[in-house]
Amino acid sequence: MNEKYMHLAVQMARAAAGQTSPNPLVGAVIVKEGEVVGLGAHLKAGEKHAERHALDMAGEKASGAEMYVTLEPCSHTGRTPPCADAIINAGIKKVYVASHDPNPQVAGQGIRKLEAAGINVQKGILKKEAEELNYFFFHFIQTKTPYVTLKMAASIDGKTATSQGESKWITGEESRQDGHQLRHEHDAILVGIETVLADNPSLTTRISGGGSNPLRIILDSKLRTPADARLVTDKQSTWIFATEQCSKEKVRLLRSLGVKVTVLSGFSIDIKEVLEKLGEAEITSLLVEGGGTVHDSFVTENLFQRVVLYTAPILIGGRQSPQSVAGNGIGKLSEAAVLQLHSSVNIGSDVRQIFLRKDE
Ligand SMILES: Nc1c(/N=C/[C@@H](O)[C@H](O)[C@H](O)COP(=O)(O)O)[nH]c(=O)[nH]c1=O
Ligand SMILES: [Zn+2]
Repeated sequence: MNEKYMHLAVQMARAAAGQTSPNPLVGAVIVKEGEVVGLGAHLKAGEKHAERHALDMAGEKASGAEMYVTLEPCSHTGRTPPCADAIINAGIKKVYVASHDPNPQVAGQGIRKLEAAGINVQKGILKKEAEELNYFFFHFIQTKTPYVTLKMAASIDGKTATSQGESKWITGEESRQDGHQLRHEHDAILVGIETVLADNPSLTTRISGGGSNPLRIILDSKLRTPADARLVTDKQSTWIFATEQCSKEKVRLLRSLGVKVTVLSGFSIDIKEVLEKLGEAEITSLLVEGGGTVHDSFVTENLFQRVVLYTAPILIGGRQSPQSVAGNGIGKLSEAAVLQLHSSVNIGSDVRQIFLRKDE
């Protein structure tokens, strides 16, 4: 019975994916004598936490009831008062907590506060499912840099375009729709200048029923982004990272068109420095859409947590054809980033595989 209610709490948390950053996804269910009396999910940073929504719905019935919550209740006053106090004051008698909060401010404090008030706390039901909700949050809280997903869409032989540069489309409509869901869930999306020059992409989220547009990031060391590029003219938010190689006039021009331009020191872009600056701007998750040179810099620097690979059942071939990961690559197999297959699903006639870093 316990798993059923925690599963419901996980599903409610997941419904708000893409909405709560920089906060985690959290769901809560309150049950009294086998009857669900309160439900809640955290919907937006700064608004009520899941536990409070559920307690508001339960009202008097919360007294003597049990609560299932996907993440340890907070005990510090952030933008809203602590949930642990609200749970105690409402008279909840038992709390099931699926996952721990790695936030040093909270780790274990919420649970200790509940136990000190005589509430029975049981940990670990559906722990894995609950932790999968918050890869982004857990990584960001501990590293203050965004969780990095490398998104690749390629043929069986790893090509992302033909030798003539044709790439629309390699994967099918369903996969591309799925790719837009990824954009909705990430705070920012990053491409290199070659992709901007080749595809003039918009990188917006187009899913039926809306969805949030990620902040668009361009790695463009010489600031070659055209002033009439869609990423400049469509008035959505764009942030370009350039280096000392770029011209001051071009910086001024793009800034006058509403683009944020950061000129990094040196002559090549340091990915680690970009991730730190994104973390300072509270970007908790970054979707890297390529192309191959950009993916290579994240791979060789080992600065990514996950790969989402869409493979179309076609063969393209060609030594000149661009591929998912280009650049110089690694020299020795021992330097290869080792991943583990997390999931593999058919989408239309394509396959979507998600690989996680071993230590994630
Ligand atoms: N060529 C393909 C992709 N190509 C991905 C990027 O190279 C494109 O520039 C980017 O998706 C364009 O974004 P838009 O302008 O917002 O539509 N991605 C895919 O999933 N399948 C493909 O077959
Ligand atoms: Zn809380």
